[in-house]
Amino acid sequence: MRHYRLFMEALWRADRRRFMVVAVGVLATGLLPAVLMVASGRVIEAITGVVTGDQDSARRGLMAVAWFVVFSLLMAGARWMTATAQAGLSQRLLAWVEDRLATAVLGPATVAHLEDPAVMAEIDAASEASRENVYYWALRGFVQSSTVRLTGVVSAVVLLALSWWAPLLLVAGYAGLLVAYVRWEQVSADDLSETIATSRRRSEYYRELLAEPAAAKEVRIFGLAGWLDFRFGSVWLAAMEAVWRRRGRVQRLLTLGTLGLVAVHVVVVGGLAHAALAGTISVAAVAVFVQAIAGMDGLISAQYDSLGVAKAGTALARLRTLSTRLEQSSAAPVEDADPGPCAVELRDVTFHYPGSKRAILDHLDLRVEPGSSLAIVGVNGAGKSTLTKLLAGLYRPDSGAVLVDGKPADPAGGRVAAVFQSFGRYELSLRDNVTLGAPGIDDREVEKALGLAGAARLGATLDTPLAAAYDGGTDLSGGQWQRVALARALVAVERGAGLLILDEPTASLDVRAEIELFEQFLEVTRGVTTILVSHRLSSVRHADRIVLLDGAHVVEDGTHEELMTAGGGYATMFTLQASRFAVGVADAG
Ligand SMILES: Nc1ncnc2c1ncn2[C@@H]1O[C@H](COP(=O)(O)OP(=O)(O)OP(=O)(O)O)[C@@H](O)[C@H]1O
Repeated sequence: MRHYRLFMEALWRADRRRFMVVAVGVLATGLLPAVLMVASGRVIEAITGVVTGDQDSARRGLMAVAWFVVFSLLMAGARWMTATAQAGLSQRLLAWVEDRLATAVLGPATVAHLEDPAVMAEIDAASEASRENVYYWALRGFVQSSTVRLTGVVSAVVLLALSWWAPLLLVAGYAGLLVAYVRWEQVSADDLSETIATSRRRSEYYRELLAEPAAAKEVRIFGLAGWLDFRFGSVWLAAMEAVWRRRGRVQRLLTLGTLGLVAVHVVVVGGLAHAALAGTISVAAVAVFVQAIAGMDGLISAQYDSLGVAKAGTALARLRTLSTRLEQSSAAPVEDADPGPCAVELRDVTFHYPGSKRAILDHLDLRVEPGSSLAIVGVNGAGKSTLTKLLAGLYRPDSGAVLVDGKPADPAGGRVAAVFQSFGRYELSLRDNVTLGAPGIDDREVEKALGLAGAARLGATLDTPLAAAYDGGTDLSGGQWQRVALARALVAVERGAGLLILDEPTASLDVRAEIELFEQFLEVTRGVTTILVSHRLSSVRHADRIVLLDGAHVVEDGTHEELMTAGGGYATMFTLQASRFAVGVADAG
């Protein structure tokens, strides 16, 4: 019942007007068959009268035929009206669901929820329901099942004219089978249930790795196809086996229910035949009652259709849980920020990733003066990227505060521009890939930013789609993509971002290109608070200040010269890199 309630509520909210039209259509198409049954009885009665020579029967027969035609036309009209409104309503429902899902997922300012397995399971279940057209089938099923169910009820009323026990017996038979079907529905809805959602998501991931281009190269080189196929199959089977076992049990119950229903039909039809042979009811009445017995089948055949409603209801329930869960962490409205470079401060910040016990940052204090540049260095996994994501407001600290201009860091505040390690490679035009950083800028500004980022000669016009799969599209090399991402960050800075975060922004560039780029970049970004993460210490040395991150703490802090003089970890790393580079150059020579 909860599924029905949720489904009705969603339909109502998606499109009230069409919902009402469908409801009226269902009422009409569900009730009219009973009227047609009675009208057909009248026609047969008149025909029998004509055969037996009753003079008045022909006139009554004509009237009955006229009524029959009128009701049949009404029925056809109601069907047409329902089908048309239903098509529109199912589209509106899908749009409403998608909208709710997008609102829920985009609500929180941070991205931590996208790494929470429980949230991801809910997002997946809701998206899968849309992909599999669950809502379309549910509405179709709902309309059909409500119509035939209504016909079933009015048929039972018609059958009361035969005897009080005939409809009661049939209702009892249908009720028995209904119980079995309801159990069946519940078991089928388990396909989407929380218990197996995680395993399904995992198996889906293996399937994607097998089928999608992203992993295609490594799948071939490492010969992973067989292994992935096996993992996909075994995870999926493990998830589904429990569901199949439950289905097996319910199938036995269904068989029992079906046999019971056959038995009550034998009794009722036997009773009808007995009355007809005994002459206690007319041929016309037999015809009406036979139709009524068949019409009562709607009480159970409807169950096949309402399976879809159960699935949609489950998906809607999960969508509701998701919305409630994410509402609690939704972003506060963005306030107007002051222009100019940002002051950045981490105050006693401790941070763990969701579900992990390891503190990536542990009671960390750090202050960056407005307009200055800070480089963060450290070994792999030291927490440099994590620190930048906290500064961007994409994660919230477990304790302490990350403040940008004295307010908690907020990615939606319009003050942060960033090039992260996993920056976006959008399958859009070159222009769009840049203007996403500052919507509304003109082509001159786009070209200027591309020039500054060293991306003036990509072999693409501003209109070229950056994806080979599109007409006239092209793909870029890793370094070229990085330059486009830099151009995007640059336009955001031009448009007022006061904090620029660059996490390995030049990792894919060759050494010469990197040096050239940094020279230009530092010029352009002068006056903007810049946080730079890089393993290339030759680039880092130009920053106003450098911190070395190790063991969740800042262990060294100063200018390049100060850190070199101190002779600590930074100096060792720098000397090592410089000597390696010298050896590399000598070898090349
Ligand atoms: N989304 C995540 N969920 C859980 N743990 C994570 C996540 N991202 C990073 N980590 C862990 O946090 C630690 C710090 O990662 P981070 O990416 O900040 O390091 P880093 O210093 O930037 O490393 P690198 O130099 O390799 O880029 C790593 O041990 C990593 O395993």
